[in-house]
Amino acid sequence: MISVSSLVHEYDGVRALDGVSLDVADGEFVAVAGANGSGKTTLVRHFNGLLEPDAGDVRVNGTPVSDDLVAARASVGMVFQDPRDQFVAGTVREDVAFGPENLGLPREEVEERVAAALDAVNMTGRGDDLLSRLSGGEQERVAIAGVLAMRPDHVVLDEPFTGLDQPARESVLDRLDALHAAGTSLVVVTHDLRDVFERADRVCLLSDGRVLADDPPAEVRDRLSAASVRDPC
Ligand SMILES: Nc1ncnc2c1ncn2[C@@H]1O[C@H](COP(=O)(O)OP(=O)(O)OP(=O)(O)O)[C@@H](O)[C@H]1O
Repeated sequence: MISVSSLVHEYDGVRALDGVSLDVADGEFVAVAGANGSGKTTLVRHFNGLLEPDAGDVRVNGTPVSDDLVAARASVGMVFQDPRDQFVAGTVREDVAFGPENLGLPREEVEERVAAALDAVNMTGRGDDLLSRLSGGEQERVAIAGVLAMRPDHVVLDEPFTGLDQPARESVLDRLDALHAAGTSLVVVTHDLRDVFERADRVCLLSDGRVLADDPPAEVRDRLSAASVRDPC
Protein backbone atom coordinates (compact mmCIF):
# COMPACT_ATOMS: atom_id res chain seq x y z
CA MET A 1 0.00 0.00 0.00
CA ILE A 2 1.28 3.44 -0.94
CA SER A 3 -0.32 6.33 0.97
CA VAL A 4 0.31 9.93 0.10
CA SER A 5 -1.19 12.59 2.31
CA SER A 6 -1.21 16.37 1.76
CA LEU A 7 2.11 16.18 -0.11
CA VAL A 8 3.79 19.45 -1.01
CA HIS A 9 6.91 19.64 -3.19
CA GLU A 10 8.69 22.82 -4.21
CA TYR A 11 11.60 23.27 -6.59
CA ASP A 12 13.47 26.45 -5.60
CA GLY A 13 10.32 27.90 -4.10
CA VAL A 14 8.13 26.95 -7.07
CA ARG A 15 5.32 24.65 -6.00
CA ALA A 16 5.11 21.48 -8.15
CA LEU A 17 2.80 19.55 -5.80
CA ASP A 18 0.30 21.45 -3.74
CA GLY A 19 -1.31 19.16 -1.16
CA VAL A 20 -1.65 15.86 -3.04
CA SER A 21 -3.34 12.92 -1.32
CA LEU A 22 -3.55 9.52 -3.01
CA ASP A 23 -3.65 5.87 -1.98
CA VAL A 24 -2.58 2.90 -4.08
CA ALA A 25 -3.89 -0.30 -2.56
CA ASP A 26 -2.14 -3.63 -3.02
CA GLY A 27 -3.01 -5.10 -6.40
CA GLU A 28 -4.57 -1.90 -7.74
CA PHE A 29 -3.88 -0.45 -11.21
CA VAL A 30 -3.81 3.34 -10.98
CA ALA A 31 -3.22 5.64 -13.94
CA VAL A 32 -1.79 9.08 -13.11
CA ALA A 33 -2.57 11.49 -15.91
CA GLY A 34 -2.23 15.20 -16.50
CA ALA A 35 -0.74 17.81 -18.77
CA ASN A 36 3.01 18.40 -19.11
CA GLY A 37 4.26 19.97 -15.90
CA SER A 38 1.22 18.98 -13.82
CA GLY A 39 3.44 17.16 -11.30
CA LYS A 40 3.12 13.49 -12.30
CA THR A 41 6.83 12.60 -12.23
CA THR A 42 7.41 14.65 -9.09
CA LEU A 43 4.61 12.73 -7.35
CA VAL A 44 5.86 9.24 -8.16
CA ARG A 45 9.46 10.09 -7.31
CA HIS A 46 8.24 10.49 -3.74
CA PHE A 47 7.00 6.88 -3.65
CA ASN A 48 10.48 5.51 -3.08
CA GLY A 49 12.22 8.51 -1.61
CA LEU A 50 13.91 9.92 -4.70
CA LEU A 51 12.53 13.27 -3.50
CA GLU A 52 11.77 14.51 0.01
CA PRO A 53 8.46 16.18 0.90
CA ASP A 54 8.44 19.85 1.82
CA ALA A 55 5.25 19.06 3.71
CA GLY A 56 2.93 16.08 4.03
CA ASP A 57 3.53 12.41 4.35
CA VAL A 58 4.36 9.47 2.05
CA ARG A 59 4.10 5.95 3.45
CA VAL A 60 4.78 2.54 1.96
CA ASN A 61 3.13 -0.35 3.77
CA GLY A 62 2.48 2.01 6.70
CA THR A 63 6.08 3.20 7.19
CA PRO A 64 7.11 6.75 6.25
CA VAL A 65 9.42 6.46 3.23
CA SER A 66 12.06 8.67 4.88
CA ASP A 67 12.20 6.32 7.91
CA ASP A 68 13.17 3.30 5.82
CA LEU A 69 14.38 4.10 2.32
CA VAL A 70 15.64 0.54 1.78
CA ALA A 71 12.22 -0.95 2.54
CA ALA A 72 10.47 1.62 0.34
CA ARG A 73 12.82 0.87 -2.57
CA ALA A 74 12.38 -2.87 -2.12
CA SER A 75 8.61 -2.48 -2.18
CA VAL A 76 8.27 0.13 -4.95
CA GLY A 77 10.04 -0.60 -8.23
CA MET A 78 10.42 2.36 -10.55
CA VAL A 79 10.70 2.19 -14.34
CA PHE A 80 11.91 5.59 -15.49
CA GLN A 81 10.81 7.57 -18.52
CA ASP A 82 13.83 6.60 -20.64
CA PRO A 83 14.83 2.99 -19.91
CA ARG A 84 18.39 3.74 -20.99
CA ASP A 85 18.70 5.97 -17.90
CA GLN A 86 18.46 2.95 -15.64
CA PHE A 87 20.71 0.46 -17.41
CA VAL A 88 23.89 -0.31 -15.52
CA ALA A 89 25.41 -3.10 -17.62
CA GLY A 90 26.13 -4.13 -21.19
CA THR A 91 23.95 -7.20 -21.60
CA VAL A 92 20.37 -8.02 -20.75
CA ARG A 93 21.31 -10.70 -18.18
CA GLU A 94 23.94 -8.57 -16.41
CA ASP A 95 21.55 -5.67 -16.17
CA VAL A 96 18.61 -7.64 -14.78
CA ALA A 97 20.94 -9.45 -12.33
CA PHE A 98 22.39 -6.20 -10.96
CA GLY A 99 19.61 -5.49 -8.43
CA PRO A 100 19.34 -9.00 -6.94
CA GLU A 101 23.15 -9.26 -6.82
CA ASN A 102 23.23 -6.06 -4.78
CA LEU A 103 20.77 -7.60 -2.35
CA GLY A 104 23.52 -10.15 -1.69
CA LEU A 105 21.36 -13.07 -2.77
CA PRO A 106 22.95 -16.46 -3.50
CA ARG A 107 23.97 -17.02 -7.12
CA GLU A 108 21.27 -19.64 -7.77
CA GLU A 109 18.55 -17.32 -6.53
CA VAL A 110 19.89 -14.46 -8.68
CA GLU A 111 19.80 -16.74 -11.71
CA GLU A 112 16.31 -17.95 -10.88
CA ARG A 113 15.05 -14.36 -10.48
CA VAL A 114 16.68 -13.22 -13.73
CA ALA A 115 15.14 -16.13 -15.64
CA ALA A 116 11.69 -15.49 -14.15
CA ALA A 117 11.89 -11.74 -14.81
CA LEU A 118 12.95 -12.24 -18.44
CA ASP A 119 10.19 -14.78 -18.84
CA ALA A 120 7.66 -12.30 -17.43
CA VAL A 121 8.56 -9.73 -20.08
CA ASN A 122 8.80 -12.23 -22.94
CA MET A 123 12.58 -11.94 -23.24
CA THR A 124 13.44 -15.56 -22.44
CA GLY A 125 16.70 -16.59 -24.11
CA ARG A 126 17.78 -12.98 -24.75
CA GLY A 127 20.15 -12.73 -21.73
CA ASP A 128 23.29 -12.40 -23.85
CA ASP A 129 21.89 -9.65 -26.08
CA LEU A 130 23.57 -6.27 -25.91
CA LEU A 131 21.24 -3.59 -24.49
CA SER A 132 22.50 -1.14 -27.08
CA ARG A 133 21.21 -3.39 -29.89
CA LEU A 134 17.65 -3.73 -28.55
CA SER A 135 14.64 -1.90 -29.93
CA GLY A 136 12.90 0.72 -27.78
CA GLY A 137 10.15 -1.73 -26.83
CA GLU A 138 12.66 -4.42 -25.91
CA GLN A 139 14.63 -1.92 -23.82
CA GLU A 140 11.45 -0.96 -21.99
CA ARG A 141 10.72 -4.63 -21.27
CA VAL A 142 14.26 -5.21 -19.96
CA ALA A 143 13.90 -2.17 -17.70
CA ILE A 144 10.67 -3.70 -16.37
CA ALA A 145 12.47 -7.06 -15.91
CA GLY A 146 15.20 -5.32 -13.88
CA VAL A 147 12.52 -4.01 -11.55
CA LEU A 148 10.66 -7.35 -11.40
CA ALA A 149 13.85 -9.17 -10.40
CA MET A 150 13.68 -7.19 -7.15
CA ARG A 151 10.21 -8.73 -6.51
CA PRO A 152 8.52 -5.43 -5.62
CA ASP A 153 4.92 -5.15 -4.36
CA HIS A 154 4.34 -2.10 -6.57
CA VAL A 155 5.66 -1.21 -10.01
CA VAL A 156 5.61 2.44 -11.08
CA LEU A 157 6.13 3.22 -14.76
CA ASP A 158 6.72 6.80 -15.86
CA GLU A 159 5.52 7.33 -19.45
CA PRO A 160 6.31 3.72 -20.45
CA PHE A 161 5.01 4.10 -24.01
CA THR A 162 7.08 7.09 -25.13
CA GLY A 163 8.65 6.37 -28.49
CA LEU A 164 7.09 2.91 -28.83
CA ASP A 165 5.25 1.85 -31.96
CA GLN A 166 1.89 0.08 -31.62
CA PRO A 167 3.23 -3.53 -31.54
CA ALA A 168 5.83 -2.58 -28.89
CA ARG A 169 3.19 -0.71 -26.95
CA GLU A 170 0.90 -3.75 -27.02
CA SER A 171 3.71 -6.01 -25.91
CA VAL A 172 4.39 -3.80 -22.86
CA LEU A 173 0.63 -3.64 -22.15
CA ASP A 174 0.45 -7.45 -22.28
CA ARG A 175 3.20 -7.63 -19.68
CA LEU A 176 1.39 -5.10 -17.49
CA ASP A 177 -1.81 -7.14 -17.75
CA ALA A 178 0.06 -10.25 -16.62
CA LEU A 179 1.62 -8.42 -13.68
CA HIS A 180 -1.72 -6.98 -12.65
CA ALA A 181 -3.32 -10.42 -12.88
CA ALA A 182 -0.54 -11.78 -10.65
CA GLY A 183 -1.44 -9.21 -7.95
CA THR A 184 1.31 -6.60 -8.40
CA SER A 185 0.02 -3.08 -7.96
CA LEU A 186 0.75 -0.84 -10.92
CA VAL A 187 1.00 2.92 -11.22
CA VAL A 188 1.28 4.13 -14.81
CA VAL A 189 2.14 7.78 -15.35
CA THR A 190 0.99 9.05 -18.71
CA HIS A 191 -0.27 12.09 -20.54
CA ASP A 192 -1.90 9.75 -23.07
CA LEU A 193 -4.53 7.44 -21.60
CA ARG A 194 -4.96 5.38 -24.77
CA ASP A 195 -5.08 1.65 -23.85
CA VAL A 196 -4.59 2.48 -20.17
CA PHE A 197 -7.93 4.13 -19.43
CA GLU A 198 -10.02 0.97 -19.63
CA ARG A 199 -7.40 -1.14 -17.81
CA ALA A 200 -7.05 1.12 -14.77
CA ASP A 201 -9.03 0.59 -11.58
CA ARG A 202 -8.69 4.31 -10.93
CA VAL A 203 -7.52 7.37 -12.80
CA CYS A 204 -5.87 10.16 -10.82
CA LEU A 205 -5.93 13.43 -12.76
CA LEU A 206 -3.34 16.01 -11.78
CA SER A 207 -3.55 19.65 -12.72
CA ASP A 208 -1.08 22.29 -11.54
CA GLY A 209 0.12 20.08 -8.72
CA ARG A 210 -3.34 19.26 -7.39
CA VAL A 211 -5.60 16.22 -7.69
CA LEU A 212 -8.49 17.15 -9.94
CA ALA A 213 -10.07 13.69 -9.80
CA ASP A 214 -9.24 10.27 -8.36
CA ASP A 215 -11.99 7.88 -9.38
CA PRO A 216 -12.82 4.88 -11.58
CA PRO A 217 -12.33 5.67 -15.30
CA ALA A 218 -16.00 6.10 -16.16
CA GLU A 219 -16.36 8.72 -13.43
CA VAL A 220 -13.41 10.88 -14.50
CA ARG A 221 -14.29 11.09 -18.19
CA ASP A 222 -16.07 14.43 -17.89
CA ARG A 223 -13.05 15.96 -16.13
CA LEU A 224 -10.37 14.88 -18.64
CA SER A 225 -10.54 18.08 -20.63
CA ALA A 226 -10.23 20.21 -17.48
CA ALA A 227 -6.93 18.36 -16.86
CA SER A 228 -5.91 18.90 -20.52
CA VAL A 229 -5.93 15.12 -21.08
CA ARG A 230 -7.36 13.84 -24.34
CA ASP A 231 -10.33 11.48 -24.05
CA PRO A 232 -8.89 8.15 -25.24
CA CYS A 233 -12.21 6.74 -26.46
N1 LIG B 1 14.43 19.37 -11.21
C1 LIG B 1 13.55 20.38 -11.32
N2 LIG B 1 13.90 21.64 -11.01
C2 LIG B 1 13.01 22.65 -11.11
N3 LIG B 1 11.73 22.51 -11.50
C3 LIG B 1 11.32 21.28 -11.82
C4 LIG B 1 12.21 20.15 -11.75
N4 LIG B 1 11.52 19.03 -12.12
C5 LIG B 1 10.27 19.46 -12.41
N5 LIG B 1 10.16 20.79 -12.23
C6 LIG B 1 8.93 21.60 -12.43
O1 LIG B 1 7.92 21.06 -11.60
C7 LIG B 1 6.67 21.01 -12.29
C8 LIG B 1 6.15 19.58 -12.34
O2 LIG B 1 7.05 18.82 -13.14
P1 LIG B 1 6.88 17.25 -13.37
O3 LIG B 1 8.04 16.79 -14.18
O4 LIG B 1 6.60 16.59 -12.09
O5 LIG B 1 5.55 17.23 -14.25
P2 LIG B 1 4.99 16.10 -15.21
O6 LIG B 1 3.51 16.16 -15.07
O7 LIG B 1 5.66 14.81 -14.93
O8 LIG B 1 5.43 16.66 -16.63
P3 LIG B 1 5.80 15.87 -18.00
O9 LIG B 1 4.52 15.26 -18.50
O10 LIG B 1 6.30 16.98 -18.88
O11 LIG B 1 6.86 14.86 -17.67
C9 LIG B 1 6.92 21.64 -13.66
O12 LIG B 1 6.58 23.00 -13.58
C10 LIG B 1 8.41 21.47 -13.86
O13 LIG B 1 8.93 22.49 -14.66
